[in-house]
Amino acid sequence: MKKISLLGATGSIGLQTLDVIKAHPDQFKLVSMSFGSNISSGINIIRQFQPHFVAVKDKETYEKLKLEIPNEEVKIGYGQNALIEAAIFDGVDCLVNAVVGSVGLVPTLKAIEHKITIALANKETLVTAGHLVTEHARKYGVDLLPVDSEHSAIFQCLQGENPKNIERLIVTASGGSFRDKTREELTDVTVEQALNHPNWSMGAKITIDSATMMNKGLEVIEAHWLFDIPYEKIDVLLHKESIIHSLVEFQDHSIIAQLGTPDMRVPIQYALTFPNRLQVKNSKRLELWEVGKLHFEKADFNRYKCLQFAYDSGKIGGTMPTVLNAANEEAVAAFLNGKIKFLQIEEFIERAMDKHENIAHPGLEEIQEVDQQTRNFVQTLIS
Ligand SMILES: NC(=O)C1=CN([C@@H]2O[C@H](COP(=O)(O)OP(=O)(O)OC[C@H]3O[C@@H](n4cnc5c(N)ncnc54)[C@H](OP(=O)(O)O)[C@@H]3O)[C@@H](O)[C@H]2O)C=CC1
Ligand SMILES: CC(=O)[C@@H](O)[C@H](O)COP(=O)(O)O
Ligand SMILES: [Mn+2]
Repeated sequence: MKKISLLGATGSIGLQTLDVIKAHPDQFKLVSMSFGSNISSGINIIRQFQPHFVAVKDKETYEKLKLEIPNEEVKIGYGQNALIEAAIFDGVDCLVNAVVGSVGLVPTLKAIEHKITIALANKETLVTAGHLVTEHARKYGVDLLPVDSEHSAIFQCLQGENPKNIERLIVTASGGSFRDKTREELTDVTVEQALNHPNWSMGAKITIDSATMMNKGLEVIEAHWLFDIPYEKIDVLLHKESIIHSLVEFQDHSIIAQLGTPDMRVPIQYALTFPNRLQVKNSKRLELWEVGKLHFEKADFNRYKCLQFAYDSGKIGGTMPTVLNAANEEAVAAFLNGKIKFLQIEEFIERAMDKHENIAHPGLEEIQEVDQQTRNFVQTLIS
């Protein structure tokens, strides 16, 4: 029985992780969890899965939850320390990090220190401090198992292979909600239009990131750290069907790919059951004859400036990816709240990067300072 801690239980990945846990009660037990402020969903989950510990975002949510869930049933906490307590709760075997944003960084580092396997969906953690997380994982001998569909695909393609034979990673991209629009047509797009992803149903932030192509940029940085591959050997390939979830080319020019219908329960479950595979309930089998054609295009770095910024920040290294991520988080939140226009997301990221004096080998405190300073700077641009 694998004891699971799930951070971000009320989110898109969180709920799909709960589907996997529920489908295999003989394999998994939820022992601790966190959510932000979606209290109705949180209460449902607590009642159904009866975790021993629950962390919520803030005191207000905590007070409301205490009224609904008598303390003797479950221990409740709030804030960053509670998120860490949930991540390292007594007996946890695997942490599923499914929160959104760099808030997931410190809980991940603490879980690694407690030799807890990490199933990582929260890509912002690796973008913000990939060098710290991977160094920590090596030092404590902890596996970082990818949940992100492209990285799960690459991980699956690498099974049985010698990493020395990798020629390049090919990360596929749907192109997002505005893939058929020119840059000129992006001037007045709405939040509602941006949230209409062509292939996946996901949380709001990642859906906007897909539309700006920042999601793919974050995924390039994520792949760099997860698989220790230089940026020059990580390509992005536009593939509008999102059926090939990514590919690996080896030095004999063989390309291995992982395909499937768009269903995040597959990579979630693979991370939790690795190296075994279990059936995924009601998952739709991919019938290629039904699909007919698959389409591919080269990524256009002028059309998708955020992709360029991500490569630039990854190659610069140091605290520049921290700036990229923090600026993106603040700008996307402002766009979702109707405070800025879609194209201002990339504008504010570029200005934050231009302004930043890079720190080459930052420690955790420097990263946290740069993260906060970047957020403060972007807030001055928004207001
Ligand atoms: N959704 C998908 O298909 C995919 C997602 N990912 C990655 O997985 C991560 C989660 O994505 P997704 O599930 O879409 O996100 P959602 O927005 O759907 O869910 C985010 C979760 O994190 C919680 N949360 C948000 N902010 C905070 C905070 N400050 N403190 C504590 N908890 C917080 C939310 O709580 P609440 O809602 O209760 O406020 C919710 O439980 C992201 O990093 C994303 O990039 C990667 C691949 C695919
Ligand atoms: C499901 C998943 O992993 C998301 O990252 C999704 O792949 C969005 O991808 P695009 O950025 O290609 O639209
Ligand atoms: Mn992805």
